[in-house]
Amino acid sequence: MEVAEGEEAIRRVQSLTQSGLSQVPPQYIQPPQTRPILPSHPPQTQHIPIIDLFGFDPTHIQSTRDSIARACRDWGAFHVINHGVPTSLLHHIRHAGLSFFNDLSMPDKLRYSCSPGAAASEGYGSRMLVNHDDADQVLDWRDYFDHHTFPLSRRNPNKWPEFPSGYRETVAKYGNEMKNLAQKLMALISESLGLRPSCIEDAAGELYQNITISYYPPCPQPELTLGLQSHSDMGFITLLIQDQVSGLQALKNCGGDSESWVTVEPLEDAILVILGDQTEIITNGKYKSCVHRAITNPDRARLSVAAFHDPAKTVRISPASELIDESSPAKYRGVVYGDYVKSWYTKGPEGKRNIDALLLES
Ligand SMILES: O=C(O)CCC(=O)C(=O)O
Ligand SMILES: [Fe+2]
Repeated sequence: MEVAEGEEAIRRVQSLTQSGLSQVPPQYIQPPQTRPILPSHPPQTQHIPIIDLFGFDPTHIQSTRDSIARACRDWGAFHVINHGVPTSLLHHIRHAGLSFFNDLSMPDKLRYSCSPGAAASEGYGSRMLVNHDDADQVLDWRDYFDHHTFPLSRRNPNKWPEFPSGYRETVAKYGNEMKNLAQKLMALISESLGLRPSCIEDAAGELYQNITISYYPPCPQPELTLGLQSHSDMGFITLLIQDQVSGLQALKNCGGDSESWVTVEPLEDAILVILGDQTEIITNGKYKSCVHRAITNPDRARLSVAAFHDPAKTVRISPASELIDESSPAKYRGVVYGDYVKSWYTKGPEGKRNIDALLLES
């Protein structure tokens, strides 16, 4: 399909910043209630937990499970170290992504444009939601490249950039490693609640994986914008790495009196695990998905790589029967995952509105 280059180029945030503007266009200005309060110094006192996986050494597994249970209950997100993924691969994928955004011309990048009207369509894009005509929709200060990596029947590296060299091989390898790690973590998360290790993965039907490389150009007015609006991820778990530029924030105590945004400082070679809404449903709310957002800064572009692990669109996700009894009734209605995704992309995430819509009266 031919790309209407002039029109498309305007929609890429990077092309806006390259034109040297000093004020953000009105579509990117957040309403006062969602504008970020930029982190001030001295540094914050709360930090996302760091869990040492000891390369999945069986002698440490019980204490690892306990730490995971605590982190899932308190945060819905945690860093893992000694995760077994070669650190060279983490460097290679960040380098490949950065090189695509920085070294290719805009027309070359636009050859990979995702289709504008479809949700989570593969390729180069800027808009997360599908209702393009909604004049009230505030846009994110972000461009991205989304890759479909699992099941293998969805994987077509010809749709991915050819430059820099090795890009396609790196994404494929990265997808494989992340799937492997996600499976081990989903097993530990299941076991940490006394469920059989395959409980979450079995519920997936077939495990789907998308890899999204996000690029946040420097923003002249970070106090008015968000790189990515507040949301929780839709699926089971997201594995995320970032570069050295901070910007990711997690909402601690979501909905409570002490609710606050905590910056997830980049931690060299660690991988951030973020629980998604389907994990909250399966665990009947024992573990909560983590609401997070990205803020911008005026000086440096920021890059992150997210590997999303989701159920098949056709499966129905509901609370695990093992976690339900008379004293602990089901909190969520079951939902066909495809319907959940559709609603998310049309209505928008707005914090937790999509999962809240499934809450049963207690
Ligand atoms: O860029 C980040 O750090 C966050 C990305 C993210 O939350 C997402 O793509 O869902
Ligand atoms: Fe996210």
